[in-house]
Amino acid sequence: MKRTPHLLAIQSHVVFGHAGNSAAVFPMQRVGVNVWPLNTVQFSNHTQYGQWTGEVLAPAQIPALVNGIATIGELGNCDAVLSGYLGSAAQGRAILAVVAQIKAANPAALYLCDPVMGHAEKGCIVPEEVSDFLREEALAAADVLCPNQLELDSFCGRRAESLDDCVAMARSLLSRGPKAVLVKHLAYPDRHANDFEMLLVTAEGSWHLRRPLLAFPRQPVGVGDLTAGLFLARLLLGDSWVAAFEYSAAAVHEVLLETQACGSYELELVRAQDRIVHPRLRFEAQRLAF
Ligand SMILES: Nc1ncnc2c1ncn2[C@@H]1O[C@H](COP(=O)(O)OP(=O)(O)O)[C@@H](O)[C@H]1O
Ligand SMILES: Cc1ncc(COP(=O)(O)O)c(C=O)c1O
Ligand SMILES: [Mg+2]
Repeated sequence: MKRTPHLLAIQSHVVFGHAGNSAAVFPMQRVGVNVWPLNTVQFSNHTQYGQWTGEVLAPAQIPALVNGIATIGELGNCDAVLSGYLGSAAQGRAILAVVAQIKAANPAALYLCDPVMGHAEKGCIVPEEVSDFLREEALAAADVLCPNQLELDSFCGRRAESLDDCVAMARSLLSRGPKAVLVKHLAYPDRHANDFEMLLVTAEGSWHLRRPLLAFPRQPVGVGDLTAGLFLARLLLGDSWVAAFEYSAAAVHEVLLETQACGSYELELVRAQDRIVHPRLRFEAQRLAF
């Protein structure tokens, strides 16, 4: 019997609604991965409501919790670490130490970094020091990086001018650490108005994917967290880079269709759970020549 993969997921938890681990853990479990959620913050709700209560986890808790797992002899069973929304740069440094510890216990373990940098206009609030940490320290340690456009621009120190330029920028990151860069949402000048575009760049090539852009009165939050989590889950289950890319786009689209149909602001993960596992549509990734 094939072994079930184990994944340590270090990101935010919200009591109400879906962002961070609260968007990704259930879907990752539903597709067949054992998830070890470690919550960087516990907030009442995501920050795009403009107000929230709750606390940031003390950074020392990150090694403390992982050492607890090492003590019971389970750390070598960890196949991957995912990091997302961070409450402080110190938490980020603690995560990089944990990644090194896990790779020592299991050299095949992967580290996927979703570099959540925040977006003041959208109300995604992340401390500024976290962005510096992601640019200066996390990039070099990541095996897989999943930025959105704003984050890709921030890593490269400039705005993308075209699709070719996005590819060149993502490709430039490959020489700085990651083996694969998944841009979860492309936003460059003169792009198609009706499409939601994504990009995957690895040493083997570049792939571009379009799915329909859906209209929402308020953009749902947690979509990036869901995308990164499902992409990593499927990699661990044995998918190729491109298969995991196509799958994550299709599964996230199913969740967004359900969310739109319900007129909900929060992702309808529970209602969409069967279609997360078996998406009805397939969006084929097109290989780019450059
Ligand atoms: N098919 C879609 N149609 C419309 N909006 C979408 C679609 N897929 C994702 N979105 C929205 O696009 C945005 C992507 O956000 P972005 O900042 O680029 O990445 P992230 O989700 O990592 O923050 C989110 O607001 C999400 O709700
Ligand atoms: C607590 C928390 N976690 C995670 C996120 C990231 O969500 P997304 O997947 O939309 O990037 C946000 C965004 O506002 C947030 O407030
Ligand atoms: Mg994000």
